[in-house]
Amino acid sequence: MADFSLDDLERIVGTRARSGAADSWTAKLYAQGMERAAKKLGEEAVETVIAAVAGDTKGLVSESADLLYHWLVVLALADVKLSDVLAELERRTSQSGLAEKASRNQG
Ligand SMILES: N=c1c2ncn([C@@H]3O[C@H](COP(=O)(O)OP(=O)(O)OP(=O)(O)O)[C@@H](O)[C@H]3O)c2ncn1[C@@H]1O[C@H](COP(=O)(O)O)[C@@H](O)[C@H]1O
Repeated sequence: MADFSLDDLERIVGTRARSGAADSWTAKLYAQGMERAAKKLGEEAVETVIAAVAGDTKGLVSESADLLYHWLVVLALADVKLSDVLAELERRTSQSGLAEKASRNQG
């Protein structure tokens, strides 16, 4: 289980999304398109926020999993790779968040 990564889930989502399998939530959501998938992502984000603010640790873990899964479905629909997002995050490691914010505000 410790070996399971978002890369693995991205692969599963990609395969199931294009499978057309009748028993697949991923295939169903993917077929419904970006508007529906993005709406689900927004709902999961709100549910994650609610769990966090309530101090519901178990709920936060579960809603975070829902959030990341639906985020990967949205990325797949947009044809954006997880590696693209990680590359952007890696690029940002050269600077602290506050320094980046300050440089934006100067412009
Ligand atoms: N990680 C997930 C995952 N997380 C959440 N969900 C599904 O997301 C759906 C929506 O979650 P909700 O809590 O909003 O459920 P809901 O209220 O019934 O949904 P709505 O009525 O609002 O549409 C549920 O059907 C969940 O089962 C997931 N479905 C799939 N995966 C992964 O994708 C793989 C392939 O799944 P299938 O495509 O379904 O075979 C699975 O083996 C998992 O690894």
